[in-house]
Amino acid sequence: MTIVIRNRQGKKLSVEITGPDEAPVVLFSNSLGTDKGMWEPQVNALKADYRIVTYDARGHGASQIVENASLENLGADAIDILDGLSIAKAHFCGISMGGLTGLWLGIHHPDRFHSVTIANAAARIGVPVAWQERAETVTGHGLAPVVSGTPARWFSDDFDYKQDALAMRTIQSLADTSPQGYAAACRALAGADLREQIRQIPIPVLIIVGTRDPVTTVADGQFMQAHIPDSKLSELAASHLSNIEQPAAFSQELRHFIESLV
Ligand SMILES: O=C(O)CC1=CCC(=O)O1
Repeated sequence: MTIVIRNRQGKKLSVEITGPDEAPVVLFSNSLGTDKGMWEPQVNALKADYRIVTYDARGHGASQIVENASLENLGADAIDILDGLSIAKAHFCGISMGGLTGLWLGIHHPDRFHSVTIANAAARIGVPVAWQERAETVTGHGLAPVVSGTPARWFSDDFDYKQDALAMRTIQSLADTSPQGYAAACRALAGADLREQIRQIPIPVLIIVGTRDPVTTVADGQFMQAHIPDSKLSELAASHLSNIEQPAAFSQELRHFIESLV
C-alpha cells in the first residue's frame, strides 16, 4: 500500500507499507538520487515476518521537493512518518544518505528505535566543498552530468549492473530525480558531520560496509564502529549500493542483526 504522509512542514512524503500489521516494523531510508524502490530485495526477504515501511526521501521519487534540506530535516521526516503511522518504535535501516540519517536518529531519537542499521555511510560523507559543487552542477545543468559517472561509484566492476533490472531501475530513478531535490540533498550532506556525536548513540547499531565502496570506505565504517558503543561491523563484497549488489547477503545480515536483539 502506498500512502502520502505530510511532514511537519506540510510537505508530502511518499510511503510504502508491506507486511503484517502487527509485526515488528523496519523503516528503510534511501540514498541520494534513488527512491524507495531500491529496497525491493530487502522488502521481499523480510515482508513475511516484518511490517516494512519504505519512503522516498524529500525531493526524491514521489516525495515533494523541499528547497532547503538539512540532516535534521531528513531525520525529522523519518520521525514524522513513524508518528503518521502511529508507530512507537521501529528498527531503522538506511543506506548512504539514509545511513547518515540513521546516525542522526540514533543520536536524537534513540527512544523511537530498537536498532539502527547504517549501510555504506559515514559520520561525514565526503567533503562539504564537493557537495556544494555538485549542488551547483545539477542546479545549472540538470542530472545528466551526474548520471554518467554514477554507475562507477554505485557498483563494482565485478557486478554487471546492465544485466540487473533493479540496478538499471535505480539508475533511471537517479535520472528522474528533480535537480532541485537532488541539490537540496547535496547541501544537506555538505552540512552533515556527526563525527563528534556518534559516541552518544545508546542503541544497537549494525554498520554494513562494502569492501569495494569508493565513496564510503571500510575505514569510514571502522571509524563508526570505534566510536559507537554498541556497534558491530559487517563487510560485504560490494561497492556503494551493497543492498543491490549483494541483495541476499545484505538482507541476511540485517535479519540476523535484528533477530539477535530479541
Ligand atoms: O555520490 C553518490 O551517488 C553516492 C552517495 C553519496 C551519498 C549518497 O547518499 O549517495
